[in-house]
Amino acid sequence: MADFDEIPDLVPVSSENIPTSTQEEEGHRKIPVTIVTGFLGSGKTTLLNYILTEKHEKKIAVILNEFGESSDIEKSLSINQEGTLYEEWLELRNGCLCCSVKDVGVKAIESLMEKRGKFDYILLETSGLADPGPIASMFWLDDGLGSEIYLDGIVTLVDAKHIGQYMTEKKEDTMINEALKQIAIADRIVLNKEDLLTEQEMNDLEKEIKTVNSVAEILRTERSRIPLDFVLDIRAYDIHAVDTVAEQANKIEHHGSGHAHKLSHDVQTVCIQFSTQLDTLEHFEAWIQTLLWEKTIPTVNKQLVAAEDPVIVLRLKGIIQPPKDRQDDKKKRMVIQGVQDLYDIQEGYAENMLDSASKMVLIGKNLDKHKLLASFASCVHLPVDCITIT
Ligand SMILES: Nc1nc2c(ncn2[C@@H]2O[C@H](COP(=O)(O)OP(=O)(O)OP(=O)(O)O)[C@@H](O)[C@H]2O)c(=O)[nH]1
Repeated sequence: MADFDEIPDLVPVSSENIPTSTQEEEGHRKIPVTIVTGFLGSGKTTLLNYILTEKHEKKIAVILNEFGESSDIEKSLSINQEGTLYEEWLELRNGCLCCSVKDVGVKAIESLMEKRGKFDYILLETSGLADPGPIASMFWLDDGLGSEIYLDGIVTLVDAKHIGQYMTEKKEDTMINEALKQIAIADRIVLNKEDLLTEQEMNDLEKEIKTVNSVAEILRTERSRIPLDFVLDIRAYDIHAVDTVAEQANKIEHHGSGHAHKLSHDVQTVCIQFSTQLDTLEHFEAWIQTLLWEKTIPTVNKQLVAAEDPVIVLRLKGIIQPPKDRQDDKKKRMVIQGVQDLYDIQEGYAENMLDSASKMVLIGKNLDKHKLLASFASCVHLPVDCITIT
């Protein structure tokens, strides 16, 4: 698996240099992609085979992570078209989609669609040991760069029996192990193999998973039997789904980080809410950039910061009330999305949001709530008492 830094052309983006992301541009239909990830043996293949053999109306392409026997630069791609299964090969230069330069992977899928006709949906399995962050970034950014496909969401499968052990595994070369990364970045989580645990054990596990990621929807399954819509049309990166992001932020108040970790890891979800409108986006963006790129909780006077464990943000999403100079419609909101070092702020519209407070969810490590509160208030110039961190 390539490290984030090894993937060429991936530069941190801001609102200035990423074009608008929409599924419909000039009447052109883009194809949603769900990334299906999960630690070894969690049931990804079982899930995708189940989807491939079920009859449904959509033409779904499933890209499995198995290498072809004839060549290790080909990747198996199965297409279920109204219940009939077709097999294709996807040619990649170095065999692994996660490690391919972004254009190669995306272009291979596009040229296959030219040959086979457009799919309605693509499900992409990543390797069991993969960090889904870089591959998510690849699809997310390519959407902005005019590609035929866009990232709809990330589904993480969890082997309920073994995940506790995987989550606490310490690795020398990484601060957060892959099992935790996969849970942290998920928009939806499938707690699979529920037959192997008691009801009480499943309840405890679910609570533990929610301390890591308090916003992802969770579904318990046996043999990965999910309703299809759990993995389709997630709209996790859709700027028009403003109300969905707001709902997710609200969830944290109910079952968020209040539950103490039983397992020893420090990945958690933190929600920052503030009711006062920002004067400008500039200080807000500068704060985000320091957090994401310098991996430190910003202070107004940086000289005062002692060396500390780096802050790691794996996933970031939020709805921000636009600053005064940009609020020309009361439904307008700024939508912020981030995956690891990348983030993006765009304008969106809230149809159903009654609450005008700004909400931002951060999932990561070393996110000290007290420090974040003081830092955010001073750097963004907001009174401390209008900010809540849960
Ligand atoms: N008991 C039980 N076994 C399951 C369940 N789901 C899958 N399995 C078994 O678990 C094993 C791994 O399932 P796979 O679907 O191959 O998992 P995977 O995530 O694709 O695994 P990798 O390819 O190693 O990443 C297989 O032997 C499955 O039959 C379940 O709900 N309960």
